[in-house]
Amino acid sequence: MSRSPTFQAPLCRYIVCSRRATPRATGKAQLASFSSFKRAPWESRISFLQKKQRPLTPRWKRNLVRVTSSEPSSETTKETTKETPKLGLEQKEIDWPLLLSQAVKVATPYWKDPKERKGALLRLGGVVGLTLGTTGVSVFFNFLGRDFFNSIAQKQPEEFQRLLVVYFFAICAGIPAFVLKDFFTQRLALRWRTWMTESYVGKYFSDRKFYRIQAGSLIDNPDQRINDDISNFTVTALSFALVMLNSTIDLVSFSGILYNIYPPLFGVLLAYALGGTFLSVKFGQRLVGLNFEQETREANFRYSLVRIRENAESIAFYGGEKNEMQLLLERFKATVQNYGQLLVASRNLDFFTSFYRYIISFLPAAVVAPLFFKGDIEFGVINQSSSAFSHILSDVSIVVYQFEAIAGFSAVTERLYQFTEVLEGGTDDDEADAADSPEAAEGIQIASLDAGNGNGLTAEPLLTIQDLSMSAPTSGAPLLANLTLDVNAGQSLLIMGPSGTGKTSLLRACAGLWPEESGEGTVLWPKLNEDGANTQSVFFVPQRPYMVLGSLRQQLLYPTWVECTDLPDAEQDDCELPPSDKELEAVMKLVRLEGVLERLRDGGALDTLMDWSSVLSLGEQQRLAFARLLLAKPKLALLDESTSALDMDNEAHLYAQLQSAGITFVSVGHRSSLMKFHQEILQLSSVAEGAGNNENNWQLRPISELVSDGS
Ligand SMILES: Nc1ncnc2c1ncn2[C@@H]1O[C@H](COP(=O)(O)OP(=O)(O)OP(=O)(O)O)[C@@H](O)[C@H]1O
Repeated sequence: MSRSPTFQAPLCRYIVCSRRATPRATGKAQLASFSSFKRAPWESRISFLQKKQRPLTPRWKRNLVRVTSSEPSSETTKETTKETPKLGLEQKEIDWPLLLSQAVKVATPYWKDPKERKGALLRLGGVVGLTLGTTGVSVFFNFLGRDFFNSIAQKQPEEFQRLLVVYFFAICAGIPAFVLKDFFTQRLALRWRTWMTESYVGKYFSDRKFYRIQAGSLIDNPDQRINDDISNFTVTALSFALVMLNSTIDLVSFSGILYNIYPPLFGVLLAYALGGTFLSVKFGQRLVGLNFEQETREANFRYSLVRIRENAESIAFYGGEKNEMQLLLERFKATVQNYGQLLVASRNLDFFTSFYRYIISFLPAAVVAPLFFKGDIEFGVINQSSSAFSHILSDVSIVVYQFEAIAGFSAVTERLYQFTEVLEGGTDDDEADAADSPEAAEGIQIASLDAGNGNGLTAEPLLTIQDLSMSAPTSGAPLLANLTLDVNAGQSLLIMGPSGTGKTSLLRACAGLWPEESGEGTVLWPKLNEDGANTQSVFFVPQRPYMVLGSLRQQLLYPTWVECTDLPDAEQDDCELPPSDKELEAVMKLVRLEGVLERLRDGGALDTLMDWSSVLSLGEQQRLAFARLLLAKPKLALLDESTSALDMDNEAHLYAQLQSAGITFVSVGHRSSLMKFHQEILQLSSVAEGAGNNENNWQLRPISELVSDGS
């Protein structure tokens, strides 16, 4: 009977079968070994970041000074001039202690969670009990088989018939133990996966990590890690742990049997298993890097397909099919090329493991048969020793039989470990160090502006910017110098300037989305929520309207729509009822989208599910964004060219709606027609055009002054 079906199946799935993931192509090869990167000397790490044009934290900057002020070591020179090998990851080997420590780091939070711990340990206990049961059943079958074959050899028909009946009932009683063991193991793995997925998703969305990971290219394919890697990790880790347990118990149970039959057979077995393990590690080494690389290439290919689907219209307008096909097939070829190498490496290992596996079908019989010929043992003992031999051999040959699986598991574990490190960013000693340093106050500070107008101004300030300077993250080119301004209630501000002068970047800085290394100064909001962004009284409308996957109702209520029933009991009382259908329809009319409602009238209108970014025109999407804004009723709205796709009449209509709703706004835009809706204008010029790098490249004026100037 197969002893580890659950272990084989999931592992096979991510080694051989294609992956389902949505990746990004990044500097994957260089970031392949995050842990070895962290252990590398400062020189190498800094030169790596510089090559990647990554921002440096204060501690890294200090070390940069230390490194660059000394003679470059030969190692540094080697590091900076070395080219990344094309398939460098092939050279990876399994670092067993590292694999173990990474697996423990990824696995333990679930088992330590106070809410889950008791139930999880109880379930694990049940599964362990069933595993012990299956071992007991195997031992029983071992003895039964011996007696069964003895009855045949000794021509005892009554005993043979009796044992046949026993065999039948033993199978009926034993099989449920095997089936239930697999069932409950998978159930436990599913609960573990659910917990881990919720935990990773929670961290992914906390502190806007999803944005930072994307904007800073911190790791590739977080989607694949959340979806495939967690699933593979939980199933495999659990199955692997149970196989280890099973093997240990089997080993103890069957070693006694085998040793009692013929001690030298036990010695043959040990020598055979040790030699086999050593050779399979040698033959299978290449699989580790190839598996890791395969994960990435499959994911890259899938991402290309997703991008084509998302950008179908633009590609069709450009007539870019040929280019797209070429790019797609290039990625596919890269996948196939690596897969070909993976198959060759698997084939070589399979040659060895097949020999290894088949030789045991006659090896024990070859050793003990002479004893039978001499009349020292009964015929059934030959069968019993073969059975015990193969049991023990599979116990001590986990590395031989499962090398491919372990190689795949190692790739998945390392990917999840990297992800954990990035999501728990603060655990890195560098960051902790940076936070303690006097330079930690650098960057753009987002803070709370005391209510009650503590700064002495007469009007209520909704936004205060103090001494804000910014530079482009990768090139370091200065964008903005020493900007200071207040936006008071009812005093809307228009930001204008040539393309690329930093208008959108300024809004990003206000929203806390700008990398702290690329700017300094202070942004003050009246009241902060937990995330540091003031989403309660401020509403951002980005340049590209974002259409969420969902119904029209969910579009309108994004991002505040939440089902009260989904909230914890304690929060349900405070959960605000969503606006009624009438209110939603009224807002649709206000933004002149009643036509869309009419078109959908037969299909349930507000609850219609569609791919809204394809169905609505760009201008309609922008109007929908204004409907969201009117429903959210913030005190201040930050609008980034949010009427760029609209005609002037609709633009004027939407701004009038904002004004009559009493919403103050900061708009970024190029059209002079926008001026009449604002009281002040901030004009940006590129730093090169203005004065020096440290001098102001901005001008803040009342619009009325500009109009009277005639400029
Ligand atoms: N994450 C980033 N990494 C590197 N450079 C960036 C990043 N974000 C912005 N920049 C650069 O900063 C400059 C300002 O960009 P920004 O989008 O703020 O310009 P803008 O004034 O809004 O332009 P437009 O009017 O064309 O929308 C550009 O040169 C841009 O390439």
